[in-house]
Amino acid sequence: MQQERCSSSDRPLDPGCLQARDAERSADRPACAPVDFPVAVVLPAGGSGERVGLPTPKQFCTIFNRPLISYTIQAFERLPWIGTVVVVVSKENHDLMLNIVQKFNHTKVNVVHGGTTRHRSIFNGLQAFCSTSNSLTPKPKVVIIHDAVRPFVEEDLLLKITLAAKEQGASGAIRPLVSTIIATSSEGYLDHSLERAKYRASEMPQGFLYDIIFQAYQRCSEFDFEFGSECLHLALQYCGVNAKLIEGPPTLWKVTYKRDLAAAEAIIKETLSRSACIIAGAEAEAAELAKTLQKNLNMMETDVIPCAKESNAEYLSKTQNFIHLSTTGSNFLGVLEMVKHFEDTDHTRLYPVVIVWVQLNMTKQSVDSQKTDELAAFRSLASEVIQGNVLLYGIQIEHTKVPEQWERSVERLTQITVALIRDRNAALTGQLLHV
Ligand SMILES: Nc1ccn([C@@H]2O[C@H](COP(=O)(O)OP(=O)(O)OP(=O)(O)O)[C@@H](O)[C@H]2O)c(=O)n1
Ligand SMILES: O=C(CO)[C@H](O)[C@H](O)COP(=O)(O)O
Repeated sequence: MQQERCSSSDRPLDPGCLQARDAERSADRPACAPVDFPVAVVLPAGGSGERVGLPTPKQFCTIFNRPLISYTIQAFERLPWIGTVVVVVSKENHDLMLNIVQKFNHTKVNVVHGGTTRHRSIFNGLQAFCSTSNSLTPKPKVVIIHDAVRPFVEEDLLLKITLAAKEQGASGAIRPLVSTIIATSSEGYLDHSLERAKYRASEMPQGFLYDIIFQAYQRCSEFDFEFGSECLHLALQYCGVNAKLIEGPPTLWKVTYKRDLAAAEAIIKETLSRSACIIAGAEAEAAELAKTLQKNLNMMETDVIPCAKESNAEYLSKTQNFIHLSTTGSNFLGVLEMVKHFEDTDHTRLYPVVIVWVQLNMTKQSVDSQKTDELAAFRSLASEVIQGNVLLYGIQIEHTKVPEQWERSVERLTQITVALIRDRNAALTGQLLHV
């Protein structure tokens, strides 16, 4: 079947196009001018998430024990050219936000209080830069405004938005419309419909010369503050600035309904399972198995290394997934060594690490009591390391010299390993599976 090409027409893109498009982008990324002026960010996070319908506001809902807002902050904080990130939260969530900042070691964040509407919260965020007494929030040249509940924003787009804002005064991300926009009469009948190809959905991030957007908010009406939903409109209406519009990827969407939280989790899982490191151990049979596994795991980027020693730190830091091979009789020393390395390097602070411990059984079945002891020790280790954000799973595979049987076993081992890495299911840690 021929693969559909991604296009930038008015039609919505298939989410499947995303990876191909991203790869294209980074391959021929435009040589952007460096950002040599101060850039800051305002993340409005003062809403209550009524449409999600959960007791916790959506920005504080967790994915892998980490609140959504922390993912969004990280998307900005990792960029060296971005200075302060002002996070706007309601008064009652102030302490919760400070705890998140501390727990996930966010170093660029300044927390301020929000207002009763999104526009009021954003204006409060912008005012944080007016305080001459706060050296943490110097006035930027360009300010990026981005909803706290849009966690997937890439550097490419942020650069384009920032540079266009500096040039033009305002810029914003857009997407093709999924549905046609229609106007209804007061009696609930169709009045007229808009020509879909002419319109776009306005998304975030948006960028502004700080002075422009600040002035627009100073001039705008109570009606705008109460009912407005578009910062670009304020820049146009109150400062006469026509924003430059830039098409963004489908992952820019805003978490609005409960199902969006599940979609966000799926994207994070997919991203986390793109690579793995296989630790082969010293035995020849394990090294052979490592090679076959690497071949089978062709949808992932994999490295094979002999052991998890410090000299292999570069490989260990590249991924969140590890397949640790060992042969009968060996204990979990290698696994412990890795966990220690992760603790020392803070590797598990933002995302959980998966370790699939694969024990290659070379001998005849061990006696039942031995197996029970081993399982108990493995479970206890798994429940210990999960505290440090390490998900430990075990698979035992019986070695056989019968080629077809061995092939089938390794195929099964691959499938289970991929499923464990993709699902990152905390409830399955400490299980010792058999193939
Ligand atoms: N008074 C408000 C209202 C909204 N926001 C923020 O604006 C962003 C986008 O708004 P929206 O999706 O509407 O969030 P909520 O208002 O929380 O959701 P809902 O409308 O479903 O209640 C969110 O990050 C939200 O926290 C804010 O900072 N202050
Ligand atoms: O896309 C946006 C602005 O262009 C905003 O995210 C959107 O308008 C927020 O609106 P609401 O709070 O009603 O969901």
